[in-house]
Amino acid sequence: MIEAYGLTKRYGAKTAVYNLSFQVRPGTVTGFLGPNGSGKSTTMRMILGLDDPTAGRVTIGGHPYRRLPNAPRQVGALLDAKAVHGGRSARSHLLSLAQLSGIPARRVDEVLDVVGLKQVARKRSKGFSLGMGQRLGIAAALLGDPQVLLFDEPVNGLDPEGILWVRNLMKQLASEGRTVFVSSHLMSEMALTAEHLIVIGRGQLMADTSVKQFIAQNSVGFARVRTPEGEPEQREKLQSAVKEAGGQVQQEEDGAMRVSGLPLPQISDLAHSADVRLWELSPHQASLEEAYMRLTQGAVDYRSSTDQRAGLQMQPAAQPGVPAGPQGPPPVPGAPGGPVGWGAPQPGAPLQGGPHAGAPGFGPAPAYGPAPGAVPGAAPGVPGEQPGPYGAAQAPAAGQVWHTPPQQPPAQQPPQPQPAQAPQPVPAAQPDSAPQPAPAARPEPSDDASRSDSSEDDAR
Ligand SMILES: Nc1ncnc2c1ncn2[C@@H]1O[C@H](COP(=O)(O)OP(=O)(O)OP(=O)(O)O)[C@@H](O)[C@H]1O
Repeated sequence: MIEAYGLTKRYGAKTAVYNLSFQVRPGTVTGFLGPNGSGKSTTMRMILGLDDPTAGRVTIGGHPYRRLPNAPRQVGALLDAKAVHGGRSARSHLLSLAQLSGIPARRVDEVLDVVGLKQVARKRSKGFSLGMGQRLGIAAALLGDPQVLLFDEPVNGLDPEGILWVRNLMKQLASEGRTVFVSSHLMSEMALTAEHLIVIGRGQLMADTSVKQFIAQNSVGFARVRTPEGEPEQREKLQSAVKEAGGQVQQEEDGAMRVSGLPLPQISDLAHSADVRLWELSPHQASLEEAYMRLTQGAVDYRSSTDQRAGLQMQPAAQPGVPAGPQGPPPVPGAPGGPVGWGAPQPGAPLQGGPHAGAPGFGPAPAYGPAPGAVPGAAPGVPGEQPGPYGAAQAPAAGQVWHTPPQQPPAQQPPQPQPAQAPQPVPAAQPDSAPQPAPAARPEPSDDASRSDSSEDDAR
């Protein structure tokens, strides 16, 4: 289990991670999501002891990474697949890692087989494609047969077959009772791979919940309704009845209506009472991507000026000490004055009070409200009224964090975060700092296999 308490990281004036508290439990794949620059890699580096937190702490199995006995056999990680000496073969790279951790050489051949690199095991890695490099990074993570695994963008560059393989691998590792923490920007993939999600925006926790609840909490369910073509009066009658009953109607491009705010049976009854025939009445639920976009759109720092959603971004209300621009505090999606959600029932239509307002919807769960078990408010161990990193007091139950209560409460209270510091706005194009080496990157090997590298052919 990975446990973070009040984890904060500042780089000078830049607050990369602020007061993060979460647990990553064994037995499930936990997805780690957040827009570019939101602090995912920084968090992973702190988990792996590659960066020191400015405040707070993070442990693996109760110990900070650096105090874990024989950490490489307990924790495996893929952070930067490019952190490999290109002149070495895949096999000698892995052998060097194995030697340093007291892992038998036969395990190297096992993991090369597992990741599908057996055929190119003796080729120099500098000729590897992006996907082959990812596979080698995954092999390094698996080397110690660890109980805890962290993967930063593991499917980056993989072909569809490779993506499917990674998905199944993650699930299998979790089903074996391991802790699997994986970041990705591919929402469709996360929806298929992860059961639980931790979502951050601008370094702060935005959601800690199951995928199912996350979608329910951050999306609007709707019904597609179609009345007979060429009979506009039928459509108008139903539209009036739906609006009278409190539903919202949006026209779909293909002539159907998108009805939100009413359960399907009620729409059917309304149609029956109005003597309207239906050609279609079907339920629709937003995808993880839609739900994610809805939650995080206000926390996106880097956005194309041609992105239509740019115009939908919430302009945070002016608050003393809160800088405007990309460093502003994460807004609350759906909050009064907040953004019109992507995937919202209709542009300009009221959002039924936001994600926590519990508007009626179709189906068993409210279409746009807190799902059972979801606890809006602060994360465990996060004091309710901390000053935010942007100098503004944060409302404890303003819907910034959706959290599923942990099964085991943290044994210790988190340390108090340091006084808030308003970060300076940075130019949008500011690059990240120098890349950190992945934990897998190690010094030169001294084994036979590495000596034989010189006679190995280039892969390309
Ligand atoms: N060593 C560093 N020095 C200064 N700033 C840093 C450093 N490392 C990260 N940052 C900044 O911290 C913020 C978080 O970066 P991080 O790489 O953790 O985000 P991320 O969520 O992993 O982004 P992405 O999805 O694009 O990989 C960014 O604004 C980044 O520029």
